[in-house]
Amino acid sequence: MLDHATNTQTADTTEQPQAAPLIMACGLTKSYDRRNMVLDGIDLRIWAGERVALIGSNGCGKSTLLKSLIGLHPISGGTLECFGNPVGAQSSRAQRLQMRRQTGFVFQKHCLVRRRTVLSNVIHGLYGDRGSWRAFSHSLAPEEWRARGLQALDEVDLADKAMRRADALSGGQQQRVAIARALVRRPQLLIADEPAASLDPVSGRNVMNLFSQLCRAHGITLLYTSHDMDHAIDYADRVIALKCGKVLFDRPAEKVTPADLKVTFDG
Ligand SMILES: Nc1ncnc2c1ncn2[C@@H]1O[C@H](COP(=O)(O)OP(=O)(O)OP(=O)(O)O)[C@@H](O)[C@H]1O
Repeated sequence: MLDHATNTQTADTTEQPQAAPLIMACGLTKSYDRRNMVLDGIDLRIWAGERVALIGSNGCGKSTLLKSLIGLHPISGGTLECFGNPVGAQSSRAQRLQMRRQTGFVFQKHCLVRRRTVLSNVIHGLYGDRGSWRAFSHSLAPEEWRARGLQALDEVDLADKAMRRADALSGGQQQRVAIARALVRRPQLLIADEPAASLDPVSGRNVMNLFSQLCRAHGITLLYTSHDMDHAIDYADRVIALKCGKVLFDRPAEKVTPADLKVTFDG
């Protein structure tokens, strides 16, 4: 039995596999201005195949933590490992590139290229691979990339829209294209920052359901933030709550109580 995080206010333990964690942070700190600590001594471990929701009130540091964990923001202190490699000043450029290749991203704003086809947008997910310029458009992409793009679209149930312009799709459909773009790379880790925030309740649940099912089917580790507590509890195996840059609790989703949520969001 291993603690999920050593700085939790309430320690919960769950049986975990013996393999090394996919992500391991010890005493992680982050400050943007060298004065205010946005993240203040975060300890956490995330294992391969887990689905983890990150919750907390506005400004508590969720997005900063997501971006720091995968090296998009440099950390200020502590140690961090992702895919078994150090992340931060001590990691080489090659390690950072490798880490990004193993990670898919989905954000609240899906950032599709509006005038390009749905399939081209999905193939853009392969930028960074050898011959990247071919990811510019599905018509330049090698057959194998087109096939992967179409398969990813099929998984989000949009294969029939492959040749439509991206901006001809609804918001929920565009977010599903963004999921396909993240999946086309066949990542080990999927990071999603408020993926359903701009969607109506039904589309939001559909998108979260899709995430959860695809990650489970492909053994992808999912780490996402949400302000919707139903999304956090229903689609995650574990919930980590942040408060003022610290881990408040870290426990299985089914054990999160209304009292936990009250203490998380009460000023
Ligand atoms: N690039 C940046 N430069 C300076 N300060 C930043 C930057 N990004 C975030 N911050 C600050 O860090 C703190 C945490 O922001 P962050 O976006 O991580 O919080 P959050 O929990 O994701 O918030 P929300 O739920 O509103 O999205 C905030 O005080 C914010 O102003």
